[in-house]
Amino acid sequence: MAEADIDDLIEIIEKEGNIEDIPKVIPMMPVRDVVVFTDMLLPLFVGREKSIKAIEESVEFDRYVFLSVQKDSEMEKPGPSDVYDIGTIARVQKMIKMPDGRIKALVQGISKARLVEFVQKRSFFKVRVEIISDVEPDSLDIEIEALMRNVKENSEKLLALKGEFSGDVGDLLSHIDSPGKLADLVASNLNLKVEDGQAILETTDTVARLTRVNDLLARELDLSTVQAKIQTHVKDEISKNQRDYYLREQVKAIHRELGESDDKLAEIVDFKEKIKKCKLPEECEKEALKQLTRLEQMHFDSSEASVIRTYLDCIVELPWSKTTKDFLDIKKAEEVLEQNHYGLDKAKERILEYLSVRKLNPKKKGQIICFVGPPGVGKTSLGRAIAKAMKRKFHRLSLGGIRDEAEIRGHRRTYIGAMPGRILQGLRQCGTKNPVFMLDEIDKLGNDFRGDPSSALLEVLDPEQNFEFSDHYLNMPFDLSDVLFVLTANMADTIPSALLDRMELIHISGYTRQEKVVIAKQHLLPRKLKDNGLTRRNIQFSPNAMESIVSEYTLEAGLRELERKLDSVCRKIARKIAEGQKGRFAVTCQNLTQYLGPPQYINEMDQEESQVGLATGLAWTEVGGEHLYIETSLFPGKGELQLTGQIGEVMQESARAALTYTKANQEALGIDKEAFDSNDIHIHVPAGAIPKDGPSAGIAIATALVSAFTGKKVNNKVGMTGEISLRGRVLPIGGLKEKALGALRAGINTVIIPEKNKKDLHDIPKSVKSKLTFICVKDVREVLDFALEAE
Ligand SMILES: Nc1ncnc2c1ncn2[C@@H]1O[C@H](COP(=O)(O)OP(=O)(O)OP(=O)(O)O)[C@@H](O)[C@H]1O
Repeated sequence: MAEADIDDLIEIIEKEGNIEDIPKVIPMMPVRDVVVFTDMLLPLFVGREKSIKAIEESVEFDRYVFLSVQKDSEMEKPGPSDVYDIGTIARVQKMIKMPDGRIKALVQGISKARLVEFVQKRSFFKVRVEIISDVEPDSLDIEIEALMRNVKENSEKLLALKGEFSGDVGDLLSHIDSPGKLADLVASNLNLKVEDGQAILETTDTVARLTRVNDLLARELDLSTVQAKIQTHVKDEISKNQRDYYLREQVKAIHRELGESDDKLAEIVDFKEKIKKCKLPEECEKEALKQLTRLEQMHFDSSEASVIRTYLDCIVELPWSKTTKDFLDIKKAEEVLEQNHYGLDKAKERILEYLSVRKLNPKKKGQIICFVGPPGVGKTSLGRAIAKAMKRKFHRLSLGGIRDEAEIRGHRRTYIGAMPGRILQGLRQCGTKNPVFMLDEIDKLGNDFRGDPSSALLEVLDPEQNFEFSDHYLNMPFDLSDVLFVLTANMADTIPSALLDRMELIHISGYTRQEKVVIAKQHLLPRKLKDNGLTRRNIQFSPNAMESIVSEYTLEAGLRELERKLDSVCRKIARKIAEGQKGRFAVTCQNLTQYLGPPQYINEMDQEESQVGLATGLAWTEVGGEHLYIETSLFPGKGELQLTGQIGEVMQESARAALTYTKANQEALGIDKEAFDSNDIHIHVPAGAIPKDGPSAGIAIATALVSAFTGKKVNNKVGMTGEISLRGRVLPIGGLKEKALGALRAGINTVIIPEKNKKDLHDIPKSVKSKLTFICVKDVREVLDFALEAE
């Protein structure tokens, strides 16, 4: 209730007119939605034609008008039966004509009355009315007083809740001592529903009316209390937002004062969004947000802030949930492998099996595949082909020479310039959490006082542990279980045993000359032509020229050198074309020297003749199989043994064992006993700068020794490999396939091997077997019989 209304009301109550003077017949106006109570002052907007007339005509009736509520407020033209019988006689206090033709009238309720009859219905309603008097109680007993007090108090409370309470209202309420007046005053301000209002109006017993009002008031009070509560909550929310906004603005202002820009805030918001987007595991997200809060509290340019910033950058750039969808069409995968690689049947078969299992059971934690073989045989490119076939990203990390555990696992953040380990860096570069991750040269892992990288790698590779790999820098677990790790090594011997235990080795030995020629034609040359901007029309290789490049310009198990030579030929032709020369350039055996210079590897064997004290062993090195000369010389002395040529301990022991065998069997071998005491023995293995080791040269050393002591020549077309026991037994060796390829490259035609290695002949390509004769032996005597030429 506005204060102005209250003032008016007081005035009206004081100036209450004489009810007897009210005419019996007065105009009648139906009203909608509002019940007018006695003493109530109310502005009415009158728009309907009949109502306008009634109000205007009221002037003729001492400004009295009977107001009765329509039963249906929607009705535009209510008739006599559409209004309630009981209504209010009101007096028009003020009337203003509005520009749109409507009338604004201020009316004041004077008395309750009953509509007795409609005297006039046309033009406007005129009705006969009968005043209804209230039934007042005889006296105000304690109950009525209590009721009145209750109503007054609740009214004050309600007004207070709505923020409309004032001292005047309190005064007004306290001055009212009639239950009927109190009921009407409160009811007129309660915003009641029409039915409730009408019911109150029709109740003539003032106490009963007040009781009814009291009930409605109590209900309204409850409603308003709840509403106020809701509003307070909404307000709180709004004011909290406003407060936050205000504080943020203040922080901005402070930052500006401190010389820091808005960039900081933008950065924080940016980080927050990125962290949310990353979909980190719950614990990790908590930690990241904690670090972000720390960053927020720091000076923008402080060194610690930049440490945290780098850390958060690292977190948000890691592929926590990003994966590529696996493509597991085995036929297509086979095509991809075939397209990129010639031969390598075993490796391809194993890869396809792996992919098939993955297709049928994606959850199976597969074995870790490790390709073992000399450099340049296609280990890395096989890894790439796997990624291509599965449509995964590929990343390669070379482990060669990594000695520090921190390289794998990262440095703790307390170190200056700390970084995450190479594994996480790789994943960050890939941008997905399921790439094919190739760990190259696992056999070259070092280990020293800086920790053991192999134990960290164990955690990376082991499917039982790697779903929560902990990087020191990141300091939260990262799931590596979706990564497909593929390892490569040149030799299996030096792979740390704990790692070896978890791998499946796939051996890839070197290629034969024929294989190399085919690979060069089908794969390497097309690639090199493309790299150098040439086409097949620019160049023509004669078949012999390619053979020549393979045999005279390269000596390797793999294909790197060959690739370089082809590149060199292509480069030279590219230059000619760029200089303007026209035509198709032929590369033949005759003009090869123009492109590649003189041949670099003339078959050494061709230069060597069978000699006394010179045996040919076969070794298996990191770069594939190789032949190895064992030179032995005798010179007058006291029977001492000299070993040179950077040979390792195992090889030295082999040499001693071979000498002991020779001494022990001197008679059978036809050696004079004196020869051992009067001569010093020197065994040398060229090339002296390359370290050599291993027991497999045992029979070659024995052969060279016996040859030196007996003066019989060793057949230079015979190569041999086998460990020797003191009693002359020939023990098995490893890497037979590589050694055989090495022998072929060296121009050897016969290879002596231990009987126990006979089973390995199965793995040797037919083309090699057709060019080499393999002699399987059990005892050194057999070797000597075969290798030593008759005098
Ligand atoms: N069977 C093959 N068919 C076609 N190309 C091959 C084959 N094997 C190797 N290559 C090619 O030879 C080159 C050297 O191969 P790659 O780099 O994969 O060797 P690697 O075994 O990984 O060597 P390293 O041990 O030094 O890393 C690559 O260009 C590769 O495409």
